[in-house]
Amino acid sequence: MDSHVTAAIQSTGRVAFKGLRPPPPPHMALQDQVAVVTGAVQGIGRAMAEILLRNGAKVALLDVNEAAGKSLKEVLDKQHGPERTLFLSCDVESEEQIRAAFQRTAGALGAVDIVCNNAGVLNEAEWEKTISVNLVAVVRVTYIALEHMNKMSGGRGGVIINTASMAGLFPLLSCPVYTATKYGVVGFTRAMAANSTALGFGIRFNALCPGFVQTDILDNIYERLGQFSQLSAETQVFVDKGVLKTSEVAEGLLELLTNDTKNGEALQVMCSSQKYMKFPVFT
Ligand SMILES: NC(=O)c1ccc[n+]([C@@H]2O[C@H](COP(=O)([O-])OP(=O)(O)OC[C@H]3O[C@@H](n4cnc5c(N)ncnc54)[C@H](O)[C@@H]3O)[C@@H](O)[C@H]2O)c1
Ligand SMILES: CCCCC/C=C\C=C\[C@H](O)C/C=C\C/C=C\CCCC(=O)O
Repeated sequence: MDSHVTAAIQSTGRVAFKGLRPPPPPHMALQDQVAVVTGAVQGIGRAMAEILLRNGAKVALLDVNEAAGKSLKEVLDKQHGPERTLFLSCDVESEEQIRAAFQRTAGALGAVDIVCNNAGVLNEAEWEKTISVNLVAVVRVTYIALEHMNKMSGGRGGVIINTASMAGLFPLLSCPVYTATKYGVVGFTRAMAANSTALGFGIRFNALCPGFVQTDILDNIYERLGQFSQLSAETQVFVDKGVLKTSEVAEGLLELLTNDTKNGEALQVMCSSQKYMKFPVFT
């Protein structure tokens, strides 16, 4: 590894992405940027909020879990100061609540620069809910975010990162609806990236595609697989190969946020490697 890359990792505490350019220094690209993170109070969303804060951003934490949100806010206040975060009780299935959350964020923290569409559920038994939270709400939040961020309507641009999954690139046989939502998120992200470029929104759109990550989504999974629970053993083979830490996924977020050459990409974050998906080119 190049010595300057090693030095950057030592100084930032960040891991290197094989084959990718070394990350820019912290506290520059993200300093005082205003980020909205959905599903922010635990799991991957919490790790996203933490890495954003460590790199100087201000973060609005949106989640339906009020109790966890209030206690996380107390922890973050001690670490970063109370003015750096805002907890907002917000169900991403509610247009009204999302609109209110963006207004409150802009009022308290400043104009929104970054949106992380991260809230998600996995429940094959309640499959309509899974589609509603994982896909419909990503579209809903994105369109409201555009009203704030789109350069063509007075915004100052920014970056929108959607948490998809490896299951948005390769089917997870025990979770057909979850898989469909994550394929949908990847497709929506790529289409938005292309139309943002064509229409001059000034917004980059990228998808984050982790493999299995140690979070509550893996708890009580057999009930939530519904009629496909008998296939869990086959999925377990992948889980047994290794489960990511949430902090490793957050490193992927940082790459997508700070590498301003990336638009319409899907970054695969796995235990063994992190790499950009190579999509077929339509000719
Ligand atoms: N854990 C994994 O293996 C894994 C892998 C790839 C992708 N993902 C994706 O990462 C994202 C985060 O999942 P996680 O693993 O951290 O799970 P998690 O259950 O730990 O966190 C999900 C968060 O979303 C919140 N949430 C759920 N419904 C919501 C709603 N309607 N409105 C607002 N907030 C809501 C929850 O309260 C929770 O805080 C999801 O989109 C998930 O699909 C997870
Ligand atoms: C034991 C049953 C587990 C059921 C799945 C539970 C949660 C999964 C959430 C993730 O979004 C799934 C992520 C990836 C699955 C797709 C491909 C596996 C690739 C594994 C790897 O190489 O890391």
